[in-house]
Amino acid sequence: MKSFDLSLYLVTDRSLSLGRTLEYIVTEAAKGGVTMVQLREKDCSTLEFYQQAMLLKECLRPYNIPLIINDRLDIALACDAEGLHIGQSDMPYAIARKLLGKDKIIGLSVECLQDAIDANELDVDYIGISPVFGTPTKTDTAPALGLNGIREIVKISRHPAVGIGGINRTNAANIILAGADGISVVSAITSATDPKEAALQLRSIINQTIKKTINQ
Ligand SMILES: Cc1ncc(COP(=O)(O)OP(=O)(O)O)c(N)n1
Ligand SMILES: Cc1ncsc1CCOP(=O)(O)O
Ligand SMILES: [Mg+2]
Repeated sequence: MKSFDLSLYLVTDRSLSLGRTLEYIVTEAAKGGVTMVQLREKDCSTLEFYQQAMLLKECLRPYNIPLIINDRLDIALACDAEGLHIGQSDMPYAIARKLLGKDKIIGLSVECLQDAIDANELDVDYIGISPVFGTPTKTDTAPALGLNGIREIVKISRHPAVGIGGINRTNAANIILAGADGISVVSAITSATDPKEAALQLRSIINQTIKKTINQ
């Protein structure tokens, strides 16, 4: 059975980890309450990517947190990851699903309302609304969608949704209040002096905000 929690989704980037290993960042983030982890490394050989994926799988096993692989369907298959994240220019969804099977998690980036309408035709497991705000972490993005973009997309989408791009503890609550099921962050945890504390703070903001939306 595929069950996962999008509420606090860490996406990795070794170049932003201030010299610390991804195993360290991911383990601390797991202790702080992240619910999903995506291995996203844009400058990595296939061997390094595979080895890194295997190491993260080991780190996450005790916490029962799914490991999602960004872009690389081959690596997702090779390390038997829980899922794959694809964007609008990546492997087509139908091929990814055919090769991964129905039990794996597949996430798809949506960069505009039309992408979200198109995604309604696909059995993706979640959408990543991307980017919500501008961010130095990824500069080759579509224009930022803002909170109104989230509202518009979640209104029409039949899929669970996570916001990504420029999200941190100052704006995390607004992402949930705009209707997303969770937040996805790179630098807010990866570049924090104390990644566990950063995850704990985001966790607490999300929990409080979700509680508020339920009681409304
Ligand atoms: C959760 C999540 N949402 C969006 C993205 C962006 O994916 P993509 O558009 O394919 O860009 P790259 O990350 O591959 O540069 C994501 N990775 N995760
Ligand atoms: C992978 C990705 N996709 C859209 S924005 C982004 C990077 C988000 O990084 P940060 O959380 O540091 O703004
Ligand atoms: Mg991609």
